[in-house]
Amino acid sequence: MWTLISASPSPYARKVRIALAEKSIPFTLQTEVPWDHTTVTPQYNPLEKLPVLILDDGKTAIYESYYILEWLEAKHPEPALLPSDIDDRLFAKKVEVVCDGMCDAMVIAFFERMREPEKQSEPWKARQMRKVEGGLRQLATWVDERQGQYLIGDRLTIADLAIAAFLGWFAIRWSEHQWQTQYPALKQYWEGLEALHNFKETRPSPQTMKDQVV
Ligand SMILES: N[C@@H](CCC(=O)N[C@@H](CS(=O)(=O)O)C(=O)NCC(=O)O)C(=O)O
Repeated sequence: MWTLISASPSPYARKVRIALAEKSIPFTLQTEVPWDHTTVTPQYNPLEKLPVLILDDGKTAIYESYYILEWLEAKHPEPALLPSDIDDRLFAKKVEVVCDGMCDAMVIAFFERMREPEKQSEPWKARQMRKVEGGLRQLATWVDERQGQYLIGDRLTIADLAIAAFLGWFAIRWSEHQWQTQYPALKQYWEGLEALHNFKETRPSPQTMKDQVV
């Protein structure tokens, strides 16, 4: 059976967990803290990041969430998580680019805030938060243009996985942000996704880091 190395708050890993569940692929969930020296991620991924999908041989590792999803669509195409229309397909990937980029910015800002106050760079933090604010504006615009429950067409795609993964994590990582008031339609769309079974089963939760990271 495959193993997915994941972390309880990881928005990147959540995309893969939902995709595996949607495709009814059984897997063992191995939850780690990738920031602690106890993590096994370096044994499988030279970039030392999770998620990592480890195949039946216990050695072959697929890593980088967008690549894992691409790999899954190629190897296990049904049910498809990408639209058949090429422009919709490319749009779904563009949405994932924005959501993953917002996650990346939040991770950078999160660790910047872990430094002693006098070592924190305000311009650097502001730059990361601008990416999140710009990304939220863009997601809200796209969501306002959708027709139904899903962002693209009438079925779940990786665009929905990526948006819910970012917003679900952002809601716990930065709970005081007022995006749900600022963008009510985005909140309603997100809540509709979070009510789906495989989203309910993969809700993010905080983790405790033991080692100093920065
Ligand atoms: N672009 C990567 C990002 C993955 C990532 O940053 N994972 C974090 C954990 S989490 O932020 O998703 O919880 C990690 O392993 N970080 C360890 C490290 O960067 O050394 C992906 O999409 O898979």
